[in-house]
Amino acid sequence: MTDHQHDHDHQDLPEEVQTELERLAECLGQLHDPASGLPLDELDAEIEVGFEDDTVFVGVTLGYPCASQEESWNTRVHEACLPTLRGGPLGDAQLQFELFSDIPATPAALSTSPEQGPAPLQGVKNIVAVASGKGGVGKSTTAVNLALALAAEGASVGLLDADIYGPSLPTMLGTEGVRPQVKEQKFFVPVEAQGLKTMSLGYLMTEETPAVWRGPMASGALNQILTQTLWCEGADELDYLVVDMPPGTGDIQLTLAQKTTLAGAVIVTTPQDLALKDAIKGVEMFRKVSVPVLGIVENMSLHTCSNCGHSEPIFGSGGGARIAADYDTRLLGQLPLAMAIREGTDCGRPSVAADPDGEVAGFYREIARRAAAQIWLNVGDEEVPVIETS
Ligand SMILES: Nc1ncnc2c1ncn2[C@@H]1O[C@H](COP(=O)(O)OP(=O)(O)OP(=O)(O)O)[C@@H](O)[C@H]1O
Repeated sequence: MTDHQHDHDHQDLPEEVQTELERLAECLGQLHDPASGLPLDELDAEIEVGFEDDTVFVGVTLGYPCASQEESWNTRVHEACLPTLRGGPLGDAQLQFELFSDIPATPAALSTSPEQGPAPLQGVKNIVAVASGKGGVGKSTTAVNLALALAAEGASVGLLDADIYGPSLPTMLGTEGVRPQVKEQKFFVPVEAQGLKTMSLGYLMTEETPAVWRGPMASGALNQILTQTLWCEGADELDYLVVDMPPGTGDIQLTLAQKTTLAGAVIVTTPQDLALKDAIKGVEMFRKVSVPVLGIVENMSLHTCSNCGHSEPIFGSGGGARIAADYDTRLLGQLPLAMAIREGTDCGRPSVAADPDGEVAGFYREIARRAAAQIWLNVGDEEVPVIETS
């Protein structure tokens, strides 16, 4: 998958071939995009068809990273196209397919005018907050794996650990003790880790600072690392900056949501009643400040016994799906309570990095594609709100 596309000019082709290619494009428009659940026709997807040297070329461009999906798209495109072509003027042609990704930016993030909303983050196309109403539900684990999964699907990704109460990103990425470089005595250079550009208050803390940073200073420190980190140098924009938010729905979270233009928020919950109530508070907080909720991630959904393989929903079941339905958002995915997830994050090798083709990485990648597809949908939607600062 690349960002470059074929440039097919239909004008030189015989009319019957042009008609056939148009028929093919119509048929491709009905294909469903699994990440958004919508047909290509209803998305801002680009469909290209061309014919050259006895070969029909089909290109589909989606607005989210989807590198791992090229093979399954290839199969589906062949299944859809070959019967359509059969018996027609291009019935004997070869079929060649390519999947492209062109990730748009959340509009206000590009704005430079202070009147249009909060200040943009230079060189960051989309900022995604990962939040939870309550601590300990696996928000940081989700944020790190979501960032790695977006990168594995082909995006350029940054990760900001805004969890002032207990920055865990350095432990999860194996970057403990690393200090970011400072440029022009003003900017932090993000720490490169496992293919991500990362920044954490943890990189700046000393033995004494955690206590000092409670209260208003924490919010100030957070704003500073958000705006004074060189997320992009030159033309290499970040497609996504994933922000691991502090747990809860207090002032710090609210300020952060208002300080910058968020593309959306992913809410992490466990199926427990209490966590679900807190997750609802999280959804409501983002709604209040007009930040789109991209969906819910239900963590620790099922426990699979490592001895006998038996699975059971020890924290209850169906909660994430219920909130998603009640609050008109999506259940992006469910993660099992798995020893491998805990061991990986606690030793600097999160699941998506440790076992990129494993089942758990597959869950995170699907969540990543769905969340990113939702951002793409929102960008195309004229009702995408500009966050109010008052
Ligand atoms: N699906 C899972 N299966 C097993 N362990 C998990 C899972 N998700 C998270 N954990 C473990 O649970 C603990 C808490 O996770 P994490 O730090 O991500 O939660 P959090 O919501 O960010 O917490 P905090 O509010 O303290 O920041 C970690 O030890 C992590 O490895």
